[in-house]
Amino acid sequence: MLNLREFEAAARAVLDPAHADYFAGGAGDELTLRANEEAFARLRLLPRVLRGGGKQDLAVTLLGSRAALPILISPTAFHKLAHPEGELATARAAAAAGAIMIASMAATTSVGDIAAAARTGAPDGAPLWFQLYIQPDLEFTEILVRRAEEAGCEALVVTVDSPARGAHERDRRNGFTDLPDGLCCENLRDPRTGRVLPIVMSPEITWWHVDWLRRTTSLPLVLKGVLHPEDAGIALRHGVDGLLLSNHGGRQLDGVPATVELLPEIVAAVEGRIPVILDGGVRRGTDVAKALALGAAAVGVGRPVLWGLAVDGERGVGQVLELLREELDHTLTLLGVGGLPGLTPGHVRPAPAAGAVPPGAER
Ligand SMILES: Cc1cc2nc3c(=O)[nH]c(=O)nc-3n(C[C@H](O)[C@H](O)[C@H](O)COP(=O)(O)O)c2cc1C
Ligand SMILES: O=C(O)C(=O)c1ccccc1
Repeated sequence: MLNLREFEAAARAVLDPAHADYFAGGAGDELTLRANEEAFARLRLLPRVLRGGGKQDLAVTLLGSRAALPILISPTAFHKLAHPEGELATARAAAAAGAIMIASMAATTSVGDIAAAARTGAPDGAPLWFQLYIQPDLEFTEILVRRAEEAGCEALVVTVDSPARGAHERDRRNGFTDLPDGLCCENLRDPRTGRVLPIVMSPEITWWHVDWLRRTTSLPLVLKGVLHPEDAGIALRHGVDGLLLSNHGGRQLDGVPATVELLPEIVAAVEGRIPVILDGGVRRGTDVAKALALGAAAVGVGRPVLWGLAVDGERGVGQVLELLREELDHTLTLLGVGGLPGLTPGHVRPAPAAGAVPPGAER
């Protein structure tokens, strides 16, 4: 497999078509889904020459978590739909690569078991973060937080773009509504009753709940899904430790901008006080370089990990991460940049609008 595109095609070939559509799909007309990748394609890279350099160091520390590369595994639900080993395979591959994995609250494996698998992938521990939808039942939300803490998770990623579930027409067309028998969201098991609760996406969640969470845990808090620069400012005032700039891979509100289009404004709004991580449409090492040049501290990948998992379990996820790492390394070398801190906004510029005539060429 030469690149992530080939993984995408190979994954579709092995997956149940309804599951392939569940992974691939976006909300509504899928405008935002397409926009994420298109926006990367509209950015050009501008290299510097004759600057020397050597081996690239791709390591980053994010909120105290040390990673070997600036590429995180964004949280995605239901890894056992892609491969029988599910999140365990993903966690082992992430740990072996030194990548931070964000375990989804909607995982088909408990966060404790995911953490144990991450330890087998890297004995001295690989960083695991936990993604949370704040549940209106705060007692249950606190149970989830304690489980993530006890598993050794190093940060909580609170998804705030889901006051309601996104409308995925592919799923409705395919009649995909529930997990097959034998699979469930293990993190949603309620110790008070022994039952698995449904995930509630509630429009009643507010900044008050973020304050409550801030008081409830000492883990770093990352808000996932802030898109408006004013909300980035509000997040700072509520003591949030990081932002994951995301439109949920085009699966929530259709019609919102591509994340990389919003990146400069969000980076400006946080004034360097907290790291901004970006996800959505990252498919190449050049995409990673573009996002980092525009001020992202790191990027996340969602679907590509599911493609790797579907194609070849732990090995497939490992190959997806290795392709991205190798491409990023090569891109930095060709850009004449000696390391991640050398990437600057000057390395990126917009492509001319379609049909534009270059200056001096008009007649
Ligand atoms: C199949 C699927 C399931 C997802 N599940 C979750 C989830 O449980 N929690 C969450 O915060 N985001 C979820 N996301 C969004 C991802 O975290 C991420 O924002 C998105 O996939 C990034 O875009 P990319 O797939 O283009 O890399 C999901 C995305 C996909 C494709
Ligand atoms: O499909 C999704 O995008 C998603 O975020 C999700 C959340 C909870 C359960 C299943 C999927």
